[in-house]
Amino acid sequence: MWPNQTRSWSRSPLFQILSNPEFLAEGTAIQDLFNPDRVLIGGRETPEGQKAVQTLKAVYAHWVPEDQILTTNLWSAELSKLAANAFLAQRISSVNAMSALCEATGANVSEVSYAVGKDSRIGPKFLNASVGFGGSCFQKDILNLVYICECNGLPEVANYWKQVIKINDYQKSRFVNRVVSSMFNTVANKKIAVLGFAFKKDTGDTRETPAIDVCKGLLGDKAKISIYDPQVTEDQIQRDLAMNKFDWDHPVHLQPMSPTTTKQVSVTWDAYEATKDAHGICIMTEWDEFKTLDYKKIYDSMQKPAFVFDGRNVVDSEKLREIGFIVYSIGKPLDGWLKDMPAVA
Ligand SMILES: NC(=O)c1ccc[n+]([C@@H]2O[C@H](COP(=O)([O-])OP(=O)(O)OC[C@H]3O[C@@H](n4cnc5c(N)ncnc54)[C@H](O)[C@@H]3O)[C@@H](O)[C@H]2O)c1
Ligand SMILES: O=c1ccn([C@@H]2O[C@H](COP(=O)(O)OP(=O)(O)O[C@H]3O[C@H](CO)[C@@H](O)[C@H](O)[C@H]3O)[C@@H](O)[C@H]2O)c(=O)[nH]1
Repeated sequence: MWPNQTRSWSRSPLFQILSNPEFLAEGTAIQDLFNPDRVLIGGRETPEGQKAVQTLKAVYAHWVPEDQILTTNLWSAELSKLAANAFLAQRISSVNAMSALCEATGANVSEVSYAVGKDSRIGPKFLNASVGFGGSCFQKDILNLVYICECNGLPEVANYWKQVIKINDYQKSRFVNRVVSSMFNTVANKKIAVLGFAFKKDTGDTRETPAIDVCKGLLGDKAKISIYDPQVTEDQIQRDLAMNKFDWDHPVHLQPMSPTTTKQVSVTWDAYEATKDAHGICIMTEWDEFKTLDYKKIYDSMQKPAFVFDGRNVVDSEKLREIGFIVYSIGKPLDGWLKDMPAVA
């Protein structure tokens, strides 16, 4: 941004740096851009800095009402972005922590989050229990926040935010443990169909998707997994599963492809193909089409007992139980079968 640039032979050009964090979410990017809750512009508290802020504000004012364009100092704008993502992720980790307690006590996490969200001070959004949050932003931004806290001598604050990520990791391993313990304490050589690989529906993005950790967990116990996602390519899935953590910013050609991983994983373009002869199904992404699959047809083509582990609470568990499935839904009262299995953590 060079709003105050003036031509001068004796000095270098003048410029101001602004902080203008973006709040769009994937899958709704265009709506979010046209109709943002707010636009945030941070600048230096000097006349030049404020002039730069007003210049950028005038650009947004073409389509955003002025009272929704917030202007702050630089650090406020930078921290507001990190705080917004940390608060959103914290809500998910909070409800996911409650989901473990719901399973242990017989409560239903959907009823709990509905009741909690009815409090107008809390609100209903971002309270869906899940196998864990993913995406390129939440974890990265919390780690960034943690780093800034540590650099500023605030280890207690850093640890507070780290816990949001720890619960997210716990939720993913809890899910894997639930699958393994339900299926007679091993998934070795069993075919597990994984429905959905993207970090959320309506995107093909797999960055930090919980499906990666869940698949790796199942592969660790030597499962054979068959993955179907309507938008993620086989090449992307194989690369994600072959990648070590924190390797995503390395060039593609340097990514190792483990031959074991390739052999144990198949990717299909059809949910019915993925589930054929499977012992269990893990639902990893809340794609709408998973709600309307012909589960009777799927059940008939599977090994018995046939399990469904719903990591997104998208299926009608009662209907599936009537068909004959043993169903696990995150944070919901446990199937009789699962109740008798050893506790998972
Ligand atoms: N993905 C989202 O929903 C979202 C939402 C709000 C804000 N953001 C922020 O926007 C930024 C980009 O996010 P994204 O999801 O589009 O990521 P992305 O990885 O899809 O895109 C980043 C692009 O920048 C390019 N790039 C990276 N380093 C570069 C360099 N040194 N020089 C030139 N180009 C370089 C990459 O090749 C890539 O095309 C991030 O800072 C992110 O936090 C993302
Ligand atoms: O109740 C919920 C809501 C979301 N999620 C999961 O949380 C993750 C992130 O979802 P979402 O926030 O919708 O997607 P992103 O595209 O990552 O958007 C976030 O990250 C962007 C990048 O910083 C910000 O701009 C957005 O405001 C912020 O919502 C996904 O895995 C979701 O499945 C849940 O598990 N439960």
